[in-house]
Amino acid sequence: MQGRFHYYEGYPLSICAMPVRLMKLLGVSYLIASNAAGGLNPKYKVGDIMLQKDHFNIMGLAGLGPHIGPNDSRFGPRFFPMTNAYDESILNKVRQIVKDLKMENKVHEGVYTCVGGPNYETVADVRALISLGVDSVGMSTVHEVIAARQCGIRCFAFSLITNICSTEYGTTTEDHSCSTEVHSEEVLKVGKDMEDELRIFVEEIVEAISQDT
Ligand SMILES: O=P(O)(O)O[C@H]1O[C@H](CO)[C@@H](O)[C@H]1O
Ligand SMILES: Nc1nc2[nH]cnc2c(=O)[nH]1
Repeated sequence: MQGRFHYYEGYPLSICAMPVRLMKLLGVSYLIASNAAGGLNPKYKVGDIMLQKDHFNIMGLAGLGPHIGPNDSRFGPRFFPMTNAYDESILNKVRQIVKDLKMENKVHEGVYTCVGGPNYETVADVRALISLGVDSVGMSTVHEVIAARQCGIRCFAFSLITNICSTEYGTTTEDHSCSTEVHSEEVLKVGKDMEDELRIFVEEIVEAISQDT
């Protein structure tokens, strides 16, 4: 997909996840999802990659999801597990690719969460997410992976850490912005700067997965 639907654009999560269900109807069996995300784990640096070992579904705990409402059994059962949301055998292949591409110094494994957005987090939000065991925060992916798992698609996802979320209140600068603020220009620039490296990374993953099929 080129881009995706986001909840903050006003779409319900069922529409945000609709492309995944379309993929299912087209016969897709693997989902590789990527996202731009803020780094919460103090070890992370801008430009690092976080392989998603898991996600923390804050919106789901608040009663929002792509599967709320009547269940369409073409897309899986009403109730389904999420303990193996991120496929361990794909992760193992990716771990090997990370070694082969000598990317170990910039690749981590962690927990992602999706918030509603579109504002970025307050310092209090960031501190709370860290205390909940979350390593990266964005505004997508979780509902896509939920829809994929419901219909049996195997998932791999990673975050590009485009900015570091601040745990400290900054000082206000002369133009009335704040020294620790994140801006979308920064997020987009890091994404652009990493485009070639990430394309090679994803191509390797597709190649490794396709050997299985
Ligand atoms: O998750 P993706 O779509 O990669 O983008 C992330 O970056 C944007 C905010 O900068 C939000 O859309 C957030 O979800
Ligand atoms: N919620 C959220 N989404 C992001 N997308 C890119 N960076 C961020 C961030 O810091 N927070």
